Amino acid sequence: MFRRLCISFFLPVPKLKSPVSIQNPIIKKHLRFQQPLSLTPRFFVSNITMNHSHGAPANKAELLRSLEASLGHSFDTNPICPSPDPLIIVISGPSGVGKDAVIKKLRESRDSLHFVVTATSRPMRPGEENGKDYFFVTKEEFLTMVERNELLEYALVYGDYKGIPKKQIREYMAQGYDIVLRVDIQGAQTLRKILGDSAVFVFLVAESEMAMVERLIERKTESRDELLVRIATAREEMKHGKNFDYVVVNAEGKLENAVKLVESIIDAEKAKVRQRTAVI
Ligand SMILES: Nc1ncnc2c1ncn2[C@@H]1O[C@H](COP(=O)(O)OP(=O)(O)OP(=O)(O)O)[C@@H](O)[C@H]1O
Repeated sequence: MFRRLCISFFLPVPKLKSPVSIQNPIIKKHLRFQQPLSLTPRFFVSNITMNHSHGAPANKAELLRSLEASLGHSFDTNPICPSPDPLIIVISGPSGVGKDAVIKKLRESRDSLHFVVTATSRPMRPGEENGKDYFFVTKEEFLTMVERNELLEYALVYGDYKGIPKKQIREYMAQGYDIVLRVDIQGAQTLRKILGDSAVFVFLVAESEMAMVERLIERKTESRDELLVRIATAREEMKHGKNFDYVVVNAEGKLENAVKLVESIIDAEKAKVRQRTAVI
């Protein structure tokens, strides 16, 4: 019912040239909720004083009341469209494309987003904060969460478990937040199977393989051998781009553009008539 209301709101309403032709099917359709039409519809009869120089009413409030009286009901002040559903945004891409960098900027610019904190069984590194970077749990605690079906998705990454707690997503969605999940490509594939089209999947890429490798080198967090593994993995991962909804190029020195594009994707998704509705 509401969708019909929204759609009809956006339909072009034909300009009525008096006198009204009730033979015109388009006019008939658009006036189907009005009073039965007579050749001289009631709302054409007005005793409101008009400003003759501009054809505008002398008194807006008075004209509103008169229109309401003619239509037989008052105008609705409720929002035409309800608030959009909370959205789940999955951001993924090969290692070193800039997922963390994009998310860091998004965090600064949008406070309507909740960035899910992953649970991990890996030990805390210096400078990391429990509950901010990860939820650090023991392997036993992690496996208990798995048993209790508390994780949306989990994986064993280089000997450590990583998983997405469902409770956190539910709590923030209930408060109206949009949810951002940052996962590797395998994680995105698993989430696609679980969430289908109910979430939006964004594939982040560098402008070229060279740019991506240079970025990884400059980051100085991997050894030469680790770099070789990451590059080989990235080559495989690039083939999965077609399973995503959007691809965003994070070009060298153009981080802001990539962030803006992700923001536009979120805005466009929120304005969709047919919303994605994720149930966790
Ligand atoms: N548009 C850009 N231009 C230049 N440098 C960038 C850009 N985007 C990210 N970087 C830099 O590239 C490096 C890799 O980025 P980041 O750590 O965000 O990648 P990632 O995709 O999260 O990697 P991983 O999956 O391995 O954690 C970082 O040093 C980051 O500051």
